[in-house]
Amino acid sequence: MPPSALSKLQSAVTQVKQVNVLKSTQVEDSPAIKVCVRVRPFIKEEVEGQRSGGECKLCIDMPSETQVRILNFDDPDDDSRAFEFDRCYWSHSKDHPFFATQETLQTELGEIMLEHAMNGFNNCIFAYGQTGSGKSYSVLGGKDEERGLLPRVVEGLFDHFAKLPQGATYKTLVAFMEIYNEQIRDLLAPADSEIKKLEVKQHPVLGTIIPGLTEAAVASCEEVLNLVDYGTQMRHVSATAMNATSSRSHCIFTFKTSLTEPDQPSKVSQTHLVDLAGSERAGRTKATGDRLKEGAAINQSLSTLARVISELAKSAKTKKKPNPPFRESKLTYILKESLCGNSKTVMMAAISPNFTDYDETLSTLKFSQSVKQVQTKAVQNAVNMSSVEAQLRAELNALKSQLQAIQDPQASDELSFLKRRLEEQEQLCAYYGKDWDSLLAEERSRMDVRRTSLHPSALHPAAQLRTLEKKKIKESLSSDEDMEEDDDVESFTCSLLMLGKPIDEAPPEGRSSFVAPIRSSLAVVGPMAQKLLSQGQKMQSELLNRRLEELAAAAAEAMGLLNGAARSEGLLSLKVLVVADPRDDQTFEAGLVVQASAESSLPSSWAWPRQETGEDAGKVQTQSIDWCSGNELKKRLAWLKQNRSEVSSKSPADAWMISAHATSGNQQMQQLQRQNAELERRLAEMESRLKAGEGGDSKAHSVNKENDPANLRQQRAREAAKAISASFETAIGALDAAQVALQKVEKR
Ligand SMILES: Nc1ncnc2c1ncn2[C@@H]1O[C@H](COP(=O)(O)OP(=O)(O)OP(=O)(O)O)[C@@H](O)[C@H]1O
Repeated sequence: MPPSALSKLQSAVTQVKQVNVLKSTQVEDSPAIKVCVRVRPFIKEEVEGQRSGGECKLCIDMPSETQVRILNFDDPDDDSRAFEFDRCYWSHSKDHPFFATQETLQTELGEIMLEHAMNGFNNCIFAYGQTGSGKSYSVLGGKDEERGLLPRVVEGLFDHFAKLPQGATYKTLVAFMEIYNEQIRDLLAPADSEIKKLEVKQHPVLGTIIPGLTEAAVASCEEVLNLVDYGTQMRHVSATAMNATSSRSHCIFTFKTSLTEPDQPSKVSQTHLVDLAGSERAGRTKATGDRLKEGAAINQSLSTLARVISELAKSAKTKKKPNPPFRESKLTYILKESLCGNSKTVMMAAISPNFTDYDETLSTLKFSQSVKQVQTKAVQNAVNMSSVEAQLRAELNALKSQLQAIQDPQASDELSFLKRRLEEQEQLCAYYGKDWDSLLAEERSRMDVRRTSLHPSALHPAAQLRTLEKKKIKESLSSDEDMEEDDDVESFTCSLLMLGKPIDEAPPEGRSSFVAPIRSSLAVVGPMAQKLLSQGQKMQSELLNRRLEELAAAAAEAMGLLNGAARSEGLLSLKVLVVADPRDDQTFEAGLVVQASAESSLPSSWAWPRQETGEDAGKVQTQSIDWCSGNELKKRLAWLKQNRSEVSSKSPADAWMISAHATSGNQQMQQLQRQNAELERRLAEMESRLKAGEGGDSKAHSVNKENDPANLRQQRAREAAKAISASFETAIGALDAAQVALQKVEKR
């Protein structure tokens, strides 16, 4: 940017800053980052040997609530090392005097964070440690008593709001993002929305911002927890899509609150809860020197965090102005304020108790020690909210006049820079200009979009695999229209539906599962699904129950059509049910399938389980004749509605199977069948014309064979017939290939 424009821009920014009403009414005395350590119990994987070869040797000791020691069994000369921290939490065994539960953390850390937030102080807690050391357990936790800090703090927040005096108002915005390989991903964006490239920016009025990141307006604890659920699932989505695992991405949950009590300026605050990627990747230990490079490549953020901390710690000792490389990674840029600016910050170092993790634990403790020296400058944020909007508008106007002032046609870089800023600024103004109720309403409708936008194929690798397989088959059939992708949606939908509702049909005798040999309806629901249920996937089960209701209505309509009064033969019943295999604890696939049963025997290649009528053949029996997916049911219903006359004389079961054949299979095959019929018709026509030609022109034929027009016509007709016959053969070949491919699909 040319210096003239730069200086104009700077002066505009300064003007804006001059009207900045952010006041520091209370400044804390350079509080250092508070560092806590938590040691987890031995976990199943350690006890069973997957994680540590079965070796469980406790190498951590906690002589006091502020001291932790690590023991080196390999080197008797290496004295045990002791570290002093602000607080040490022993969660390894319940019989220890300093045993700490999730509740302990909430009382000692969560409630203090809440108090800070309510008083207008920014907060941050970040969990640091190697993979599997207990970071997510502390931040997110599990169910009920195992709930981590995040849900507990959110609950506390809304409890606090409920107790506010009359006339007080509050507003809360939440954001949830993850960073993997230096890409920021918005975990609250609807799953099918366009993926935006998110960048961290410094704004003269608002400080650190990420334009485009969803900041959801929320009014209740439940709304926040739904968003956390959604974001957590999106994290799995991105983990699959990006080939990452949660231990290699950082997850940042942020809530901003604004609390206004009568006749007082609003107290605004921002709280970050951060679950960092597994620190072993940063490879800062001597023992893992080679991993240093890998760590930097895989997780630039974490290695930059280490350098930032080291620089800040050094400057705390030397009292020299630090120059930490905040901008070198997204994580440190986002957390800049939390690491050395306006924030009360806590680091939670999670450590493994096991000697096999000695190196990583020692490294975590050393790093935590250096963090203890870092100081922040927490300031109480008392703000006049309407003036924030005014400042934003002033900034917008300043930018507009900057833009108008650029006359130089060569200054295209400068122009595009200012235009981009202007655009962002306009968005910010529009956002901050909105009233709270419309923000809340917008957010609620976005929540509905989120509910329906979770694409299951992205949620589970097994489902993804199926999609890939389908894609391959699709390619082999070279058809664009065939095999709708939403089959996956359905099978996923069903699996979770299963969570909310018991299977309403017992498996056939001698089997512990149903297996429906129809495409895309094979369904398995294992303990993994049960586990999801226990974790309370409320949002999905609502969605899934809706899907069940929708399909049950379609089944009722189809039955009404098929079992109409005019029919005399056995009635057909359609039942929507979940097919499950409770034995399988690995696979997590499921299907909501429609079972068709008829009152008379009907041999069908589609029928399963095939039940022979045997001795009772004379009696009216209900027999399962067909299974199909919910999507197939809908297609068949639509077909039946349009083709009533075609099936009016058939039995309900026959009519059902006709609709099945009419709508099933791939469209390419149907197209080929249509082409074949057309070719057959044309071939027959040609043959009859040929015959007619041969008879009628026989006289002329003998007179002048070569030039006779009738002879020429015949000749051309023969050639055409040959060509048609050849293409007919090709079509038959293609039809065969398509049938083979279809059979493969059906087998799957
Ligand atoms: N304090 C604790 N009490 C009981 N179980 C714990 C505790 N801390 C961790 N665990 C268990 O240890 C296992 C690993 O914990 P967690 O997933 O939180 O590790 P992590 O550090 O977040 O791992 P990653 O970096 O891979 O995400 C989990 O099964 C968790 O339930």
